Amino acid sequence: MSAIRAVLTDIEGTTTPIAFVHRVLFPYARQALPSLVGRRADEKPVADALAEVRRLAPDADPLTRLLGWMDEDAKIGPLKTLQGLVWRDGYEAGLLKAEIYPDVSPALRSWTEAGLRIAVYSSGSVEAQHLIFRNGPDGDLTALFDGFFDTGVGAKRDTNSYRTIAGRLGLPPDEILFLSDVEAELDAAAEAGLRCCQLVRPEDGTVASSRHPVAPDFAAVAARFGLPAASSVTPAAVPSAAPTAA
Ligand SMILES: CSCCC(=O)C(=O)COP(=O)(O)O
Ligand SMILES: [Mg+2]
Repeated sequence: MSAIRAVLTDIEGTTTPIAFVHRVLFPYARQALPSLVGRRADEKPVADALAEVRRLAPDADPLTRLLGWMDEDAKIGPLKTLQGLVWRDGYEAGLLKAEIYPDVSPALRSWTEAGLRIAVYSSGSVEAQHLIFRNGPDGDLTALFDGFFDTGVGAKRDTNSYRTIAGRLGLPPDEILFLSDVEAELDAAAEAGLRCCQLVRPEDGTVASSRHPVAPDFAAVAARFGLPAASSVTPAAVPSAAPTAA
């Protein structure tokens, strides 16, 4: 079996609690979207997204349709683009702080130090992905990542999306380990030839798959797939000043 050379990770339910997305990010977007659509409809990214909403739902009021998709947790491109824009304002204003499980950054650091490549594949827009990993409890982690993929490459339950990502990373699919909490996404990735592991985080109430290896956190992923274990001394814990002579 080929060695794993890259880890491709989902966000919600994998690196980040589902509750943070549903109880913090989505409500924030719900209250901020009307103002964004009202005040910034002429800005190109907003105008393009609204045009796409009108194309997808020609008979609906765009804002009403967007709020409806949000209630359904629909993974629709223009909704994800607009959510990313309002979240950026929220992070910049200090109103949002991202949540990332504490086992994630130590594992990512060890893996990149060992030469593994790390990439993200989430239904959240690339902008929203950057924001999460830039504004989490362990500081800016974006430099650890080699690629950020959203549904611009295709839907997460579509096998071709994973073939496209493997091509973009320039790696054979079986050298990429995909991490997600959603069994249907893992099925699609496995069909494309990626190695797969389901994150079954107790806090998220994920139901374990019978078709894929499962792990409760990134340390267990490392143990299960022979990846480097996280160092017990994280950069944040290293003293910044040299000890003074007695
Ligand atoms: C990464 S942005 C916030 C989460 C989000 O909008 C979303 O749709 C999460 O989807 P995922 O594919 O990461 O489960
Ligand atoms: Mg997920």
